[in-house]
Amino acid sequence: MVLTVDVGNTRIKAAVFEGSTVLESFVFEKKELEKKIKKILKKFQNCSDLVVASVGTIEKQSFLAFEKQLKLHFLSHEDVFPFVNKYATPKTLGIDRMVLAAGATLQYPNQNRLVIDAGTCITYDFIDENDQYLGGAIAPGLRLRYESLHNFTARLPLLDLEEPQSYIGNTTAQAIHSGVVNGFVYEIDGFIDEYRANFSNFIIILTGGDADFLAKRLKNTIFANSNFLLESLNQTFQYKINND
Ligand SMILES: Nc1ncnc2c1ncn2[C@@H]1O[C@H](COP(=O)(O)OP(=O)(O)O)[C@@H](O)[C@H]1O
Ligand SMILES: CC(C)(COP(=O)(O)O)[C@@H](O)C(=O)NCCC(=O)O
Ligand SMILES: [K+]
Repeated sequence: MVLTVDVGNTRIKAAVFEGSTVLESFVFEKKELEKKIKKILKKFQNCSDLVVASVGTIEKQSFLAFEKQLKLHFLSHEDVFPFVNKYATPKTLGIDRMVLAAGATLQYPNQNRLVIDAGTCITYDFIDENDQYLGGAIAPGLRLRYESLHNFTARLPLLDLEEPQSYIGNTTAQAIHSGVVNGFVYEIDGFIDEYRANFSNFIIILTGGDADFLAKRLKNTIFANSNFLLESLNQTFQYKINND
């Protein structure tokens, strides 16, 4: 059994895998890390490996204590990945994006793939049919948009996510919901249209905390898989042990 942990900028996600099957998945806050992992390992005592990808503030040190129980794999750029990295600054590429690209490459061979991760940030990652990782885009995520409007202005309230009533917002709150939610959806549809205009034969994978919310609203039909990063972590690990 393998325990995979994804440390994002908002939350931590984890899952226990037996082969390629998810036995259970978890979502928790950074401050609960140690307690939650201990609890998971108590329940799944046959876990032999702990695979971690962190783009958050939690570093490798926070996981060292678990090395007594199981083998730690704290993924970094030094690991083996199944694609050719064409990013001009490969060392600054987020490890979460590398893992997503690895999962897409292994799970959907011989085609162009676009991974959209709607988390704290929206990240776009494109891997072409020759398994070359080309790059993509980084934009503010849904929650971040609500927070930045509030944090960087004097008069805009901090609102919780709500479905806009119309694209023409007729109150401050409705104008914010329209700007944030409709802007988010139009932007992502716009990016997808751009990729479609330039590449044929490709698959789109949508993941992240806002994936389900988003999938229903896009004009492009895409199925969301909120476990894709955790599944990709498991696949990246399997690839690593077979290719090291
Ligand atoms: N309970 C929750 N707490 C925080 N964000 C949530 C929650 N449920 C859904 N979200 C949405 O998830 C997004 C963050 O996604 P997530 O995948 O957790 O981010 P990250 O991987 O960057 O930590 C936010 O934009 C927010 O709208
Ligand atoms: C872009 C990100 C902040 C996204 O983080 P997330 O939304 O998953 O929490 C992360 O992938 C990162 O820190 N990247 C480094 C810069 C880059 O990928 O080029
Ligand atoms: K992201």
